[in-house]
This record gives sequence, structure tokens and C-alpha cells, in this order.
Amino acid sequence: MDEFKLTENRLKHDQLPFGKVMIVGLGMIGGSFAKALKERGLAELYAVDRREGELALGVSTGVIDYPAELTEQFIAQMDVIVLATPVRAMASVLAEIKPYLAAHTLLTDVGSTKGSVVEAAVTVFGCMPANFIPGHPIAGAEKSGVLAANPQLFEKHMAIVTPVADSDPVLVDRLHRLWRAIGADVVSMDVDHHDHVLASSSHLPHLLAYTLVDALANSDRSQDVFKFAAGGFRDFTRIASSDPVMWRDVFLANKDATLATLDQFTERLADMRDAIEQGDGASMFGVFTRAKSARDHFLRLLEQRTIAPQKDTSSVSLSVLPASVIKGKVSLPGDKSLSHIAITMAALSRGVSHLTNVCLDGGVRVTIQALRDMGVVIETLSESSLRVHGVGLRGLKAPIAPINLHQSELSLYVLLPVLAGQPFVVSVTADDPLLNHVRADVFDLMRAMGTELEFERKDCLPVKMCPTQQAAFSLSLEGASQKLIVSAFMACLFAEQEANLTEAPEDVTQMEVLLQGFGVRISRSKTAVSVASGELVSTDVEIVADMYSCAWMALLASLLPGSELVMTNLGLDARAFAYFTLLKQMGADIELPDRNAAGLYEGQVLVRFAELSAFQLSVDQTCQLRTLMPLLCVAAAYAKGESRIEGIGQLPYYHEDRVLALVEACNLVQVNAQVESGCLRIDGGVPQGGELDCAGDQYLALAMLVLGARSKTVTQIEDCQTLLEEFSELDAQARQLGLHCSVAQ
Ligand SMILES: NC(=O)C1=CN([C@@H]2O[C@H](COP(=O)(O)OP(=O)(O)OC[C@H]3O[C@@H](n4cnc5c(N)ncnc54)[C@H](O)[C@@H]3O)[C@@H](O)[C@H]2O)C=CC1
Ligand SMILES: O=C(O)C(=O)Cc1ccc(O)cc1
Repeated sequence: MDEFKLTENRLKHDQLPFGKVMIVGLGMIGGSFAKALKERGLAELYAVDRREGELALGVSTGVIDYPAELTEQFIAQMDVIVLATPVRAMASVLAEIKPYLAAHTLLTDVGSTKGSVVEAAVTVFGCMPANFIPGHPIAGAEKSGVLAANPQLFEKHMAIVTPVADSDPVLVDRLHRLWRAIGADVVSMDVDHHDHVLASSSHLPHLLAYTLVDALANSDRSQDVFKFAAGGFRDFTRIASSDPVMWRDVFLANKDATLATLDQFTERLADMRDAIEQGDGASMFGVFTRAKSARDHFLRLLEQRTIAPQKDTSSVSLSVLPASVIKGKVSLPGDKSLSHIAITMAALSRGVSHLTNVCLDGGVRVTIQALRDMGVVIETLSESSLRVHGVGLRGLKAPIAPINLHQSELSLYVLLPVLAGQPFVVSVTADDPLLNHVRADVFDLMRAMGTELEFERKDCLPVKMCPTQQAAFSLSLEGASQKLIVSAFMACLFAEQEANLTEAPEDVTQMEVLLQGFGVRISRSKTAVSVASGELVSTDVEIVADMYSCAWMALLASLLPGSELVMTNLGLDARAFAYFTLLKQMGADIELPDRNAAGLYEGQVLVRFAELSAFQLSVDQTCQLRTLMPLLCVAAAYAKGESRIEGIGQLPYYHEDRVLALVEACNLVQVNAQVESGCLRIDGGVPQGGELDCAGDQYLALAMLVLGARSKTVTQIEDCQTLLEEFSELDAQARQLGLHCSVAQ
């Protein structure tokens, strides 16, 4: 908005950012739009209305500069013309404008339906003019008329722009700027999609409110109904005070999409009627729980957009002071990926599961919401525990709208195979940056499952998935990422017979133990892992600690003199065990639990301070420990002697990038580190402290915190917003245990 802030001096219209703007239909929306532009000094405002009184009011209240008419004199010289009449009046207005419309003029509208407006334009012009770009602000009120104009109406609200194939891109861009300039968040959308979405989100609620009030007003007891109406009635029916002409037009104009959503809703209402008639409390409870959590979720999203200021993600830094001591007993937050998997498994099993120590971060909430959208009742019992009422392996219900994975990559990898295994067609979408990102790995897996996929862009979300007969399948996991391995195991649950995964990790993982808890049978031979599921059974699970968190805490306690730390809820797999074993080989004082029958080292770990000495890693060891590499770089930075880590160049690029960032950080704090021919050498010493930048990566931020924890002076780490969001509990726990660090904005 500030990009267009002008000085006090009025500028001539050709110096104003949007020149001359004419509103046709100076009511509540047209008036709000005009006033928003005028108050910000962005345009010279003209208006036309079939009611002259509105124009006079518009001038006298300062909403517009000049009244106008639909004549050549006015139309030909406008830079922008905005149609803000009820939608069915637009065809006749377009016909009046057509003879004088200049090619450079941006013609747009604010109508609540878009298909009908495009149809009107095509009828009048013979085709959709390149300079007519339809639009629709998702902001309004139940009031009408120019006196209800509110120049702040569009601030932090969505505005949808619906260009068509022939639309002039320069004008599409100008329309985006126009809405942005008055504070709206602008998105482009396909006309048909707009009409379907709005039919559900806006048109149906208006229809229900009008019908409810009318039905009750005509009932025998109407006097008392209104007399004793509580707040709920008032909230639910506010929009029944909206303008009847406008809404009659909307339903005439968006007939098909409204009927489709009305039919779906009528079915759901009939289900509720049955539930009441049969005293089926469980069904009612299911609908109410899902609806409550869906609404709470939407409100949170909405509040983020309308209330929270744009976050400056790079402005938060963490400072760590030397001379901390870590002492105490701690139960670490549950692993994120295991939390996604456990909730999904509980949803797919039969019966009720209790999950504790669940990491309920934003991504996990996305998975929960998606499962709720498909009929699973998930109760939140506390900040980290859930009760999940499972529906069976193929018991999910088709969602009424596309499943939105927002920005959660883990939800994508866990849920796609589950959706592919259901007996219904489902569309999956997401927000940037998850949208339009090529993911051949997981979509190849979907194809191996026998799923038909329809994309707008190959192997990118959004996708439409159509189930076909599930085949038995065998898959190689050679070189697969951790996320793809999760997907592959989830996919195996839906195979017709036993599924085989070749080149799978040799040792049992935490995920496998979790799956076995829900009744999945997993067996290993030399060459493959076989997975057989059948029906899943509900169970109670405590999610074990996140591996990076416990590896981080252990290193911190090892390095800080006087430290003595007990971590209680660990379930270490082979990789985590290898990390701890390496630290012990370096001289660390660590007591590990024994291996249990399931193959995990489960229980508590005790860590005390000890001086560390240098270590060497072969290419294979480096690959095995790749996710923990930032912490190992820091261990090497403090260890006596030169550590050598082979195979850095063979790591996936994101792991290699982290190592390179750590090499730079070491050199900044005057610890000698370099990579030569894929081999990293770090000559341990005493870091000096200084200013480091983790570039928003929470794993690097944690490693850099340890790097600063025993250095000579203060270490400041920039760009720690993500760390504080993703690992908030960990950071708080570390402080409680004695780590001296503070947040600075
Ligand atoms: N009310 C709301 O909350 C929202 C409305 N919209 C859309 O905005 C448009 C306007 O709605 P409101 O401002 O609420 O209505 P309104 O009733 O306040 O204003 C409409 C104005 O258009 C004028 N008008 C009607 N036919 C005309 C014609 N043939 N030529 C010239 N002027 C004419 C009327 O005299 C009136 O002043 C509608 O298309 C509606 O779908 C979009 C978003 C929100
Ligand atoms: O008043 C309300 O709550 C609305 O729903 C406003 C509204 C009405 C119509 C639209 O096309 C967009 C927004």
C-alpha cells in the first residue's frame, strides 16, 4: 500500500498512479472502492449510477470527485472502469460502454459471480475483450448504498481476479496492483473454480440465512421465536439483512454451482435428521467435533491473515552466552514425522487410540485437518495428546472439497498413499511453496500403486487421484529420501498381498516399530523388507523424542563443563545409536539403554561433560549419519585434534549445503575447517564467538547454538524465526536446564 503513498499536494490525474477511475454503480462496494482510492490519493474518481441521489451523496461525502455518464466523453478517457452494479445489470452496462471503450482502459467488475459476467461480456462483445479482467473482493457487509462506503473494507481481505486465456497480462498485473494498493491480498483464479468455491463459502450461507429467517417468521410461534432468539440466531442470520436484489441476481447467475453445493448440503442435513431421530449421539458428536475443529482452524488461518502483521522472518536472532551448564531431567518433544504417521495410522485402524507426546505443530495440524475432512473424529485432549476414533483402512469418506496440504511436506508424503488407497476420487492441493513443486518420487510411487493421476502440471500439486484396483507391488528404495521411505511403507498397507521393499534400511526404524504397534506385520530378509497389513488395530502410543533434539541436547551437555543431563523418552534406532556410539568413541560420557525386543534402544540416556577428541568418518558412515552432520561438525570443532569426514560430496545437496554453512561458521569463529575433494577436515579448538547466520534453517540454528555455547565470547545467530516456531519447546526446555541464551528482535 505504501508503494503509492503520496504527498499532501494533489497531483494532476496523469500523475496519479491509477489515473482516472470510473465506478459504475456507486453503492456500498463501488463506494468503498472509490473512497479507498481517493483517500490514498491514488486516482481521480468518477461515478455513474442509475440513482442520481447516490451520485450527489458520493460527491458531498467525498467518496468521488465527479459524477459522470456512460457517454463517449467520459468512457473514452478513463484509465480504469469498475462495474459495481448487481451482477444481472452488468450486461446492459457493458452494452452501453462498448462503443467508446478504449483498448488501453482496464475494464473490471466486483460482482459476486464470475461465469455470468464473462458470459455477459462475450454476448455483448462477441468474445471476451482482452482488457476486461473480472474481479471479486471477498469483503462486504449486509448493508448497501453509498452511505455504507468504508475505505478500509478491503484491507487484509482477499480479492480474487479471474483472468481468461486472452486477458492482457499487463492489465491483469495492473488489476492486482490496484487491489493491493487498497490493502487487499490478491489471488488469480479460474472462473469456474471461483463460482464453485463461492457457491459453498458465500452463496449457500446467504441462502440458508434467508430461508431460515423466512421459515421461522412464517411459523405459528414466530412472535416468541424472535422474542427469545439468542445470540446464535443473531450471528447465524446477520446476512439475511443483505440486499435482496443483489442476492436474487447471484442465485440466478450462479445456478449450477449453487445447486450442486445445496444438494450436497441437503444430504448432510438429512443424515443429521436421521441421527437425531435414531438418537445416534456418536454421529452427532463426530459431525460437531469435526466442524468445531474445522472452524477453529479456519479462524486461526483467517486471524493470521487479517490481524497478524506480516512476519519479518529474518529479524529474530538468538544470542548464546558462554559458561552455561546443563543439569536436570527432561522428556523431549515427540518426533514430528512419527506424529504424522501415528495419527494417520490411528485414523486407519479400527477402534480408539490414545496418542501422547504428539508434536502438534502446524504441519501435524494439517494432517489432522485432512483426516477430519474425511470423517475421522480426532479429539484434542491436551497440548500434546489426542484421542483418535479410527475408521478402518479404507474407511475414510470422500471430502467435500479438495484436501489442502497447505505447506506441510510431511503431510504430503504420509497422506498421498493413504488417499490413493481409498475407494474414492480425491483432489489434493496446497499453498506455495508446496504447490507447483515437481515431486516425481512420490507420484511415481502412486503410479506403482496403480493410481491414475491428473495434473495441471506433471508431478506437481494440485492433483486429482482416481483409485484403480490395487496391485501387489514391489519397490526399490535405493537412494530414497526418509520422506519417500515413509510414503513407501504407507503405500504397502494398501497392497493386495504382501508388499516388498528392496534396498530398504537394514536396521529396524522407529517408524517400523510404530507401524507394528498398529498390527502391521514387517519381516526382513537379506534382500527385502516385506510388509503385510490387513485390518489395523487401535493402540495407545507415546511418541518417542525427535532424534535431532536428543542428539543436540546430548552434544550440548557433553560440551559444557559441569553438565549432567537425563533424557527420559528415547527410542533410538540404529542411526541415533551410531551417533551416540561415535560420541562415546570421542570420549563422551554417555550411558545408553539396552536394545529391546523390537530392536530399538528404548528408555533413558544419561550424559555428563567430557573432553572430546577428534574422529574420522568413512563415506558410508557419513551417509548413515547425514541428518546429524551439522552436530558432528560442531563436535569436531570442539574436539582435540583434526577430524576427517569423508563423502561430503556424496550427500544429497541439502545435507551438503548444511555442512558447507557450518564450515563457513567454524571459520568465522576461528576454528579451521575446509572441504577438499569431498573430505571435510576440522581442526578442533576453542571457538571465538561472533555473528552467524543460519539462513532460516532450524537444524543449522541448533548446531550454531552449540557452537556458541562454549566459545570465548557471545555468539549471535541471525534468522532464527523458524527455529523458534518449530522447536519452541526445545528452546524453552534448554533454557530451563541452564542454557544461557536470549531472543532479540
Ligand atoms: N454487498 C457485498 O457484501 C458484496 C457485494 N459484491 C458485489 O458488488 C456489487 C455491488 O453490490 P453492493 O455495493 O453491495 O450493492 P449496492 O446496492 O449497495 O450498490 C449497487 C448500486 O448499483 C446501482 N445500479 C444498479 N443497476 C444499475 C445500472 N443498470 N446502472 C447503473 N447503476 C446501477 C444501484 O443504484 C446501486 O447504487 C454486486 O455485484 C455484488 O454482487 C461483492 C462483494 C461483496
Ligand atoms: O457480509 C458478509 O459476511 C459477506 O459474506 C460479505 C460478502 C458478500 C458477497 C460477496 O460476494 C462477498 C462478501
